[in-house]
Amino acid sequence: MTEPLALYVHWPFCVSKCPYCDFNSHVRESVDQAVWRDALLADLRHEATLLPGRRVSSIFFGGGTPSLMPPATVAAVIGEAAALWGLTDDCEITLEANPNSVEVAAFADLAAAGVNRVSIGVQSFDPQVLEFLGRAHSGDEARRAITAAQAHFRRASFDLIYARPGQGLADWERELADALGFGTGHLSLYQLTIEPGTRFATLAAKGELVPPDGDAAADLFDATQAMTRAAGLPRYEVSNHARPGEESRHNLTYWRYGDYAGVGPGAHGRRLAQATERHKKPENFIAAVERNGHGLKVETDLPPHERATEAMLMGLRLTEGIDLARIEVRSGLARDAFVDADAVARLAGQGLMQQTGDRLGVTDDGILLLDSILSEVVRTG
Ligand SMILES: C[S@@+](CC[C@H](N)C(=O)[O-])C[C@H]1O[C@@H](n2cnc3c(N)ncnc32)[C@H](O)[C@@H]1O
Ligand code: SF4
Repeated sequence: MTEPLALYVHWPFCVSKCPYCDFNSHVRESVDQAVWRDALLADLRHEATLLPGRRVSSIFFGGGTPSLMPPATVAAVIGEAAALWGLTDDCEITLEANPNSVEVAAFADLAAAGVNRVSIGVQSFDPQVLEFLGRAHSGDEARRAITAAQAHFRRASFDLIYARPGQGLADWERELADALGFGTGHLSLYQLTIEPGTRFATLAAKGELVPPDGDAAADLFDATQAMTRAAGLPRYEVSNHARPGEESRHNLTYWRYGDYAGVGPGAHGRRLAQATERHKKPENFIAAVERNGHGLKVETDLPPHERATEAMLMGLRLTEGIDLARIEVRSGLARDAFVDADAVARLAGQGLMQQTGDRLGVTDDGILLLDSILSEVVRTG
């Protein structure tokens, strides 16, 4: 029995570009909706020829701002995936939404198209912070969007960005309490990262934007863990929290090193020993589809060591950790080839990692040191 497949669909357009964002997102005066629908469907058909005989267990419309997609295009993509592969009975179909009123007005049609989970980019409820983050919505619109999402979709989640310049612990605790008050089963709580090439990176380089230092950020993180745990939404990944059973199944597939197909500009895909990457710039993607019938740019063979390393980098983000036996099967390598047992023993002694049988994980104390832990335990060959 083959494992089910996760499907990622990228929509690259946004109303405006946020100054912190380095996602593959673009502002365009107009988008030829018929061209984009046909291109995504063609790309999907091509993926299906490479990954036959699978059933799709999750679809994730990410962006960019996929809540700007015409619901008819969302329905067409879901319908094509169902026709090409078949969907599992409980297929999770998530769409990332911005909380602008126009997009919220489309929620009913998106639900009718088959979307059963939304992830809303709220970021903050505070008007000054929203302005600082360059967001095109108000705090009230964000509140209305969450409530509307809870009414229209089986599951709703939203994102907040914290550890912002000048943000104190009490401010964040208030904002998080407010967020938890909505009672969604899932929350994504990201610490602000300064991504190279963004407007925030330029400001930070000039000393005009100063994020909290490591200790202050750690205090914010610890408060986040305590409050979400008390509310019944513990962390299951570095930045993701869920009521048990409400985790994003789609993202769990990435972190558990499962197979996924990716269509649309810049989308990545991975199946056991191959990684795929599509043309990133919207215009190049459309030109590739017109030329070749699909947007695939490169397909790379993943050597065993790379598979094992990536599985560890992804899996150790999860509180459940990694299954060493599964990575041995997925990579064809014995565990000694990809994990340094001495380093694990040392870190376990310091309370930063824990191992039970084949399961190896990073503890709450270790998670903020994840990068240095990875550099110690992952054998890169
Ligand atoms: C693909 S993005 C956003 C989707 C949607 N367009 C939106 O803005 O709501 C997914 C999430 O990543 C987070 N994010 C993006 N850039 C970030 C950064 N530099 N630091 C922290 N979080 C970031 C935001 O919370 C955002 O909602
Ligand atoms: S954060 Fe979202 S809305 Fe803002 S530019 Fe990035 S993808 Fe677009």
